[in-house]
Amino acid sequence: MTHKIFIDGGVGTTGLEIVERLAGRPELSVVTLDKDRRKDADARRDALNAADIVILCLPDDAAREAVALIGNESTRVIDASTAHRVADGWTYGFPELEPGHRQKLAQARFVANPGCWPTGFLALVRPLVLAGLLPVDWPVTVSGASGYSGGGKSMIAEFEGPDGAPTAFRPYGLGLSHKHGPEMLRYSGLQHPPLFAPAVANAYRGMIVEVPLQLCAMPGAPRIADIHAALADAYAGSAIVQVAPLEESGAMTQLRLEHVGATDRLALFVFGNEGTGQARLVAALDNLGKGAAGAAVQNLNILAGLPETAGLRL
Ligand SMILES: NC(=O)C1=CN([C@@H]2O[C@H](COP(=O)(O)OP(=O)(O)OC[C@H]3O[C@@H](n4cnc5c(N)ncnc54)[C@H](OP(=O)(O)O)[C@@H]3O)[C@@H](O)[C@H]2O)C=CC1
Ligand SMILES: CC(=O)N[C@@H](CCC(=O)OP(=O)(O)O)C(=O)O
Repeated sequence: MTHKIFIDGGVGTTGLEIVERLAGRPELSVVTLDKDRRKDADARRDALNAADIVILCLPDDAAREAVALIGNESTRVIDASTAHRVADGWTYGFPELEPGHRQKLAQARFVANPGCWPTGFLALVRPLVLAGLLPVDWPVTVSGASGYSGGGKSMIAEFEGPDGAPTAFRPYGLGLSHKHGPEMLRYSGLQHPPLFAPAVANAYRGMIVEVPLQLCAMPGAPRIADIHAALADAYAGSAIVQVAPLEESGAMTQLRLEHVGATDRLALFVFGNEGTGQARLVAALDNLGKGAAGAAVQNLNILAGLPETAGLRL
C-alpha cells in the first residue's frame, strides 16, 4: 500500500527538512505545492482532502485554516505548529512521553507535533515525575540555547542578513509567557508552570535544554544514580533517545550545542555532584530534527504502521 502524504508549507524550513527525510521511500507518495500555488486555498483544499496523512508546517493561523479546509474524515493530520498542542481532540506527538502513548498515537487522527524546547524538557522531566522522584508540586526551571533556525525563515533572514548576525547569544522570552509553557505544564504532569529561560545562539541548528535540580532539597534527596536510572529505564532500547552512562557524563567537562549534529537523535545527560547534592539534567538535540522534522516523520511512521525510524537520521 502506498500512503499519500501532503506537506502543507513544504517550502518552509521545517517542510523542506521533512521532504528530504521522505525522499526515496517507495511506500510513500509525497505531494507538495509549487511556490506559485502553495497559498492557493483551492489547491490546498484539494491536496489536503486527497491525502491519507497531511503534515502542516505552517504558522499557527494557517495551520488552523488548513484543518478547517479538511472535510475528508479519513484524512489524518500531523501539525508541526503550536496551534493544537493542548487542544481537545488532539494527541500530543511525543511517542516517548509515557508507556502506552505510542499506541494512542498509532490510532490518532489529529496529532500535534511537540515544540522543540518541550521535547528536551519533557524527555528529562516526565520519567522523573512518573517514577515519583520529582514531586508534582516542585518548582522546576528550564533554560538553554537554540540555533536560530528555530525561529523559521524570518529569524534565519535576521541572522544571515547583509548586516551579519545581530548577536552571538540572545536570551528571550523575558515576559515569562512563552508559547511552549502550556504544553510543558500539561504533559510533564507538574502542578506549576516551569520557569522557562530560553536563548537563541548564532548557530543555524542545534539546541541544549537544561533542567537544574537541587536534589539535596527535594523530598527523599534522590541521588544522581536514582535520577539516571529512571531516565535510562524510560528510554531503554530506544534508537532515538539515548541516555549517556554516568561514567561518560562524569568524565565530560563541556557539551556543545552541536552535540547531535543534523540528526534526529535526542541525547540526555545527568551531570551532578553527589557532594553538593546538585544535578544538571541536559538534553541535546537538533531543533529541526527531533525538535521538528524528525519528530514529524517518526509520528508519520507510527500513524502509517511503518517502522518507526524509517527515514530518520540516526
Ligand atoms: N523551525 C523550527 O525549529 C521549528 C518549527 N516548528 C513549527 O513549524 C511550523 C513551521 O515553521 P518553520 O518551518 O520554521 O517556518 P517557516 O517560516 O520557515 O516556514 C513556514 C512556511 O509556511 C508558509 N506559509 C505561511 N502561510 C501560509 C499559508 N496561508 N498557506 C500556505 N503556506 C503558508 C510560508 O510561506 P512563505 O515562504 O511565503 O513565508 C513558509 O514557507 C511553525 O508553526 C513553527 O512554529 C516547530 C518546531 C521547531
Ligand atoms: C529560537 C526560537 O525562536 N525558537 C522558537 C521555538 C521553535 C519551535 O519549537 O517551534 P514552535 O513554534 O512550533 O513551537 C521559539 O522559541 O519560539
